[in-house]
Amino acid sequence: MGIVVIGAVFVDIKGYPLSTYIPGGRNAGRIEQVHGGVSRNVAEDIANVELRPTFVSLVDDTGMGQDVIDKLDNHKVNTRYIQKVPDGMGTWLAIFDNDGDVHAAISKRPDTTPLTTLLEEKGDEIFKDCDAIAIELDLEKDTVKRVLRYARNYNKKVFAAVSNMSIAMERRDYLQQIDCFVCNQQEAGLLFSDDYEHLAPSQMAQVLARNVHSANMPSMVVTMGGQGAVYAQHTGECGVVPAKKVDVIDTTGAGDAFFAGTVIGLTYGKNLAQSCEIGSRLAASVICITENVCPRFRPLEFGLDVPVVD
Ligand SMILES: Nc1ncnc2c1ncn2[C@@H]1O[C@H](COP(=O)(O)OP(=O)(O)OP(=O)(O)O)[C@@H](O)[C@H]1O
Ligand SMILES: O=c1[nH]cc([C@@H]2O[C@H](CO)[C@@H](O)[C@H]2O)c(=O)[nH]1
Repeated sequence: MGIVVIGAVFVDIKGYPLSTYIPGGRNAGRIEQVHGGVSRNVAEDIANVELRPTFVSLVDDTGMGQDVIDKLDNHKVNTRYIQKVPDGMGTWLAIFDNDGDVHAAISKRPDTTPLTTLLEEKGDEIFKDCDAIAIELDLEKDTVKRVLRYARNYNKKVFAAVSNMSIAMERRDYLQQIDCFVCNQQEAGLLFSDDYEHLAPSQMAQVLARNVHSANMPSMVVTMGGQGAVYAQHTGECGVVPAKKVDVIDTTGAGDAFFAGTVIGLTYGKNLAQSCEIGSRLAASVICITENVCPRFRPLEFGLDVPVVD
């Protein structure tokens, strides 16, 4: 079954200015529409490392919904558990500045409640033989609760990312049951009610180790954009993973790719530091392109010990 990824699909509408970006201005530019959503991106990233994930999700009951399924099928994602429902997909409208960073964005979120019923009906067959589970923490509380119950029953590792930290805050009690939680520096600040923006990576690693210990979490990774990422384990072990030097075109999906790489490593035999290194390589590969997901890699490039199926 590979890694099971659970979460939402978005369509991203991304605008890039052709010359100097003027906030409030008309900004002649280029507009692209691509398939997005943190979990969808993560599923495609994992598939692009030839690891055949299963994506449990929803799409619109329209041609566009079918397009999302077809593209994932082409990338060899198992799409058997993607349901077509009205308002199944979200829309992310984002404006980029000249540095390839998001200047402003609005997220129209989908109705993800049907996921709970889907899991209730198909959970056993989905999770029984999976290699690990990756979820978006800001899904419906009932969905998260159900996933964690299956994970306990079948003794599977669970990893979590976040797409909306304000919503995820209401799920913070679940973090103790999540083997590794990955978020960015600003989101970590919200989670631990602290301002981390001024901290250098080495200080951040120490602070994170203390926070992870007192929150009784198994482990956590905080990404810090161009400064790389830091990780910490409940045992107190912590460290810094520097970013790769690359030209930034569009950072969308960098965090998702980092998460995908970390999940891949932790699922297929690597320790946390090594897994973050895989995350860092995948993230770097996404930043230099306008796509939301990484290009194709082979598991051997990361020293992963997994059988490659044709
Ligand atoms: N300018 C950069 N140069 C090199 N690597 C970068 C750069 N920005 C981000 N990265 C890599 O991507 C990882 C994730 O980036 P970031 O912390 O910005 O996540 P994020 O805020 O979740 O990103 P996004 O929302 O854009 O996907 C970083 O830990 C780093 O490895
Ligand atoms: O609420 C949300 N807004 C935006 C996203 C997605 O984040 C992706 C970038 O990390 C992007 O593809 C967008 O669709 C999401 O999943 N949820």
